[in-house]
Amino acid sequence: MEEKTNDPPKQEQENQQEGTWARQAWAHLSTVRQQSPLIQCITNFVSMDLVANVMLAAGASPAMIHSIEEIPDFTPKAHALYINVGTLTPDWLPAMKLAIQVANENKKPWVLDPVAAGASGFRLKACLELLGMKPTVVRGNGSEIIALFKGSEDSNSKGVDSMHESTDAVEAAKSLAEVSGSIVAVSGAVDIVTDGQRVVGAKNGVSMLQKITATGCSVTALIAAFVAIDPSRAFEATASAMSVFGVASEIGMDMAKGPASLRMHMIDSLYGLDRATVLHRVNISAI
Ligand SMILES: Nc1ncnc2c1ncn2[C@@H]1O[C@H](COP(=O)(O)OP(=O)(O)OP(=O)(O)O)[C@@H](O)[C@H]1O
Ligand SMILES: Cc1ncsc1CCO
Ligand SMILES: [Mg+2]
Repeated sequence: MEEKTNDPPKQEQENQQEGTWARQAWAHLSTVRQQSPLIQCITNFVSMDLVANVMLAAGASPAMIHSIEEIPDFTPKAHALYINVGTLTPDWLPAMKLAIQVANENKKPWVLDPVAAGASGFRLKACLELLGMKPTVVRGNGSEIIALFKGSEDSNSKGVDSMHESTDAVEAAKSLAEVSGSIVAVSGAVDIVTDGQRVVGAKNGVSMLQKITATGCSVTALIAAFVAIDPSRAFEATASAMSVFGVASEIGMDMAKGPASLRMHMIDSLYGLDRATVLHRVNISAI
């Protein structure tokens, strides 16, 4: 016979934990709105507009400052740094590396988006070098995280789009997190977040996000904003950011007619998210 304890049954404990994640997500979003952290973004040309608008809608303050000349003055002022290699050319790398070095020296968190990491040898090498500079968080799709973990190009690469489900990349993400010391996040139908030991899944979002370019870039930027206001708990902040972005897209989808209107309604919904909606909709649980 099972020994009697005063602990609540397992299902009840899980429900309590899920409620804790939702309350935490609301706390993170409210704090971003109150503090409006300044996020320096060195991101790709395709994503600049959506990334900046998503961050503004969430309450953060984005600045697309990527010239190497400005980094010594500007990077120390930022609360977090966002690096995205989407349209990487060799002349951008020194600025990225200097900004990361300055962020690290100033103990500011920084977040890496390894767009299309396995698409070419040049891109893979650059991503691995940046990963070696110890990002607080790295967020990619399944194929990008698997390419980083294997350290090899992907002969089947479809460029910026994923050929893998996020759930195919759980073990790669865990190992990558252990080896790199970074929080690793994998986007997809279930967004996975791991520190190498703990693994949680955020089950928010809509599949039509894949039909809007740079939604992955934008969720990584949102992670940077959430980590900026809770840097010592980057694992939790990452899960909150991914779930909140997903919730905004779910509400936006109710009003959307296709990708273009989803883009607009998702931004509006993120701007308008209230406590009750976040507590009701955030769906994060252990995996
Ligand atoms: N099948 C899906 N169902 C629900 N949400 C999804 C699905 N696939 C992706 N998403 C969501 O879409 C957003 C972008 O994730 P995705 O994996 O498409 O990023 P990405 O490939 O890096 O995108 P990009 O390179 O265009 O910026 C995330 O918020 C993710 O949760
Ligand atoms: C389409 C595209 N190409 C390089 S970066 C980018 C934006 C989505 O990652
Ligand atoms: Mg991407």
